Amino acid sequence: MTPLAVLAIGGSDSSGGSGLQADVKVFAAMRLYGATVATSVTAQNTRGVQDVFELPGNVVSAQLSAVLEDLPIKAVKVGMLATAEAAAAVTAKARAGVLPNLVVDPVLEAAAGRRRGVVSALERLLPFAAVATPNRDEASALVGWQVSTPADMAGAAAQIASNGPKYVVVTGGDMVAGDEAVDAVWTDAGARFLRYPRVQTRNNRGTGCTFSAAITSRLAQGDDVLEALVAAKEYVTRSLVGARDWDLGNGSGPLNHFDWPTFAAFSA
Ligand SMILES: Nc1ncnc2c1ncn2[C@@H]1O[C@H](COP(=O)(O)OP(=O)(O)O)[C@@H](O)[C@H]1O
Ligand SMILES: Cc1ncc(COP(=O)(O)OP(=O)(O)O)c(N)n1
Repeated sequence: MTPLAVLAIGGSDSSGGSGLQADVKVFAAMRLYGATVATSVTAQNTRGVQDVFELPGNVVSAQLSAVLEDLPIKAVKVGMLATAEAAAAVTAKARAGVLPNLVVDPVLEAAAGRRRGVVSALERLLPFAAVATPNRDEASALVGWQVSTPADMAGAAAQIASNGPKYVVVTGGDMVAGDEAVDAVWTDAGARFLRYPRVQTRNNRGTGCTFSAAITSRLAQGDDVLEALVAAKEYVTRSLVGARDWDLGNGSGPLNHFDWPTFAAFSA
């Protein structure tokens, strides 16, 4: 049977744990056909990002046109945009109505000096998103104040939603206190929290990419947004459990994207 096709727009991660490489692994694990549009090539490993090589805006536009003119894309995930020009190229396609089920995972890691420009460009893209999934740091940059507690996360999600995306999830993977990994979700019916067991592991590279790519996959498969969020939370948790004993690299190792049906189900 012909698989459903989905698209990831973002940066290449040379170590394969996050970025486009993680996205394509998630799509494959979900039995989807994944296309990619690269905005940048990063030199990174499990210890961190060493360098980012940005692709010019016209190169991003050309890739987008090539994919969208030919493949029947059902859902689109945006990760690292790297430059305002790359963001503008994506926003132009969103405005033209050719990016269905758009999930925006703002990635500001390694944006360094360009952070303000990338944030402004993201603000222009967000109104076209069905779902946005910033972490606490990215949410802080978008709202202009420090997002710390779960209550802050819910408030930030509401503020970001006022700029367009119907659903906003502020993820709290970096909140190490407690036994739970808590995310705040803004829905059209108000705030709610996704609370799942926190997995104790050093192998947590690419959790944000994995979560947002899984949401994208489930939207392509016809889930409504809340169903997709819960399924993605379950998937990222299982992928963390599956890689707990892996020994790849000296830093934060990657997740196990493929053995998730083996690992126990969790309940929200
Ligand atoms: N150690 C962990 N155990 C369970 N869930 C986690 C863990 N780390 C991250 N997550 C979950 O992974 C998803 C991505 O969140 P996060 O790590 O905050 O994103 P990012 O990689 O963008 O910082 C969220 O659902 C978050 O709660
Ligand atoms: C090319 C590229 N894209 C995204 C990231 C960040 O990945 P993310 O999953 O949001 O963050 P971590 O869970 O790895 O902290 C990246 N490093 N490179």
